[in-house]
Amino acid sequence: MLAIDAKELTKEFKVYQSRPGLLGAFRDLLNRQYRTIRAVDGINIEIEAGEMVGYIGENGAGKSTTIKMLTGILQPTSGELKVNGFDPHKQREQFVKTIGVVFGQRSQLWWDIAVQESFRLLQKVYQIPDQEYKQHLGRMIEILEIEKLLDQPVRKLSLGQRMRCELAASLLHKPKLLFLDEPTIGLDVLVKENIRQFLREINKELGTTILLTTHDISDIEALCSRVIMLDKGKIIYDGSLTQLKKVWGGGRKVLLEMEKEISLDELQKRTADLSVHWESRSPRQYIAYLEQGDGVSDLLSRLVQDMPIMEMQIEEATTEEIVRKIYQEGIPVA
Ligand SMILES: Nc1ncnc2c1ncn2[C@@H]1O[C@H](COP(=O)(O)OP(=O)(O)OP(=O)(O)O)[C@@H](O)[C@H]1O
Repeated sequence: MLAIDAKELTKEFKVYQSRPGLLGAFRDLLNRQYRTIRAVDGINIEIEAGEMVGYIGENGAGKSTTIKMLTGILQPTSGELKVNGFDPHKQREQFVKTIGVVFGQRSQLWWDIAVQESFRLLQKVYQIPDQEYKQHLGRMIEILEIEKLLDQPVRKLSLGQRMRCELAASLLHKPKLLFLDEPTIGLDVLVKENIRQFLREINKELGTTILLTTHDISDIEALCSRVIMLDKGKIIYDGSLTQLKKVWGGGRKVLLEMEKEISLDELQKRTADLSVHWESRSPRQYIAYLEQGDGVSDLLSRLVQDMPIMEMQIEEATTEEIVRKIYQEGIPVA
């Protein structure tokens, strides 16, 4: 079954446009002008139950607007949408019982009461039977290591402690689908890894579908085999991370350290017949970015004979770099 099935999903916002100057302000009073922003522009998304998918894009690409439609907060302007088999906006009451949501910046826990009291309130909201609640919560307390936090008010928790409690709260009712928005923002490496491990476990054990929105590509690398990339409201890539790297990874990066100073000009002259871009870190340190196709051996054959190379390091482009390049160049992937 499809957890998310969106066809030609579109959301437009009508925004008020003000005219400049005093006369403009006066005119605005009499006759307001509006313009339409197409935040999400006819996207098609199909996500199978049990998948873990990363949803990425630059600021303002339309990610939050999509998530708001998928969670029923916003009604789409047009298109068809079924999430867990429901129309999220029209069948909201039944629908929300089937999803969990964690927004890194916002809390779903009550600030001044103890964590366990928040959990109990959520148990009532979702009408979870006592036995099931105890068993499931017990398991999450164990994996997320939040036992000692249960009697603390949320406002006293550190960000990492709060995030672990947020995750437990969002999963108390065993939702089939979990929306995560920047779940590891501001967390240290160890806590990040614990949270990732936890997400992998619930995905495996409970088959929970996860849609992860983040600017942290390492989260996507650690968790998702599939990534959907949005740009100006349109999907520009939907596929595996491996394929993304293959198509967009480009060539390799070669770091060279020379025994003595060499000019950038000299290096460029020697390798003029190759698709290589040189960057200078210092007169003795250079980085050669090779386009796909040209090999490291081609590059070295132009240099090794009489260049005083002291050290050399070959690196693949990281996913982070690839994604940044796609954002910057804005080239849609075929
Ligand atoms: N309520 C609204 N009214 C008018 N315009 C809006 C509204 N919400 C979003 N927009 C506009 O829609 C576009 C997409 O915004 P959205 O918040 O979905 O992007 P995003 O990808 O989530 O960005 P970020 O990574 O910064 O959170 C932006 O141009 C934004 O200004």
